[in-house]
Amino acid sequence: MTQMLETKSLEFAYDSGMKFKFPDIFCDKNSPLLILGNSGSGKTTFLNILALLKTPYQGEVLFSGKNALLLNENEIPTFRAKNIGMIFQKPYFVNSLNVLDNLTIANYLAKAKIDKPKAIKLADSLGIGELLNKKVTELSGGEQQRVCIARALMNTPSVILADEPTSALDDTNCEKVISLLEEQAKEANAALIIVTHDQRLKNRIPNQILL
Ligand SMILES: Nc1ncnc2c1ncn2[C@@H]1O[C@H](COP(=O)(O)OP(=O)(O)OP(=O)(O)O)[C@@H](O)[C@H]1O
Repeated sequence: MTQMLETKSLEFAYDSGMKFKFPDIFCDKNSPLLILGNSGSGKTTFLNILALLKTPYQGEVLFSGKNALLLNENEIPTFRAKNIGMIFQKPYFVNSLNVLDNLTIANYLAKAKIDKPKAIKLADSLGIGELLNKKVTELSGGEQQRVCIARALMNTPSVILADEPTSALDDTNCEKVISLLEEQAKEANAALIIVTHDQRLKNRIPNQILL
């Protein structure tokens, strides 16, 4: 069976000379994958390579069997916007826009039709439906995080990548966020990869890889 996301022999180096050799991963839509590792072990670097935000000097990143590293530079932003939902460690938004526009901007970046009904549906399912007309700067940290999750799902990505989505949360909210991510990935039929050093997620997601 072709895995939704698979990597082969990835090696990356920062300009400083720091080098990383990453283990091969396999992830399909029915089995979320947890990437664990100590601080500084390269988890965010690895996630950025999977999101095609950093380019390794060796190896392959295969989406449904096709090596995305062979795409040309102009194709990558649209490919990323269409296929990858990224939830960053620190949310980034267009602060001058309201929540609804911060969601539909994902359609714009994927060169897709602006889908307001989908934004409303996702916001409702994440409990932020009442906040769509608010500025993102007026939201709490937890609300902003849910906007990030909704935005990551706007183009029904085949892969969802989440960087430390629970590390800053108490147990109750940790459970809420991880349940949301699992549910939403299932609903969108997407593979889910979570990078973390949060021990609480270990019991929850058996499919794990250690960097
Ligand atoms: N732009 C950069 N240039 C040079 N070195 C970098 C750069 N970004 C990260 N590094 C270094 O690469 C190593 C891995 O960083 P990375 O952020 O991937 O680790 P991490 O496992 O996600 O860490 P944490 O759990 O603390 O977030 C660190 O030693 C970091 O200092």
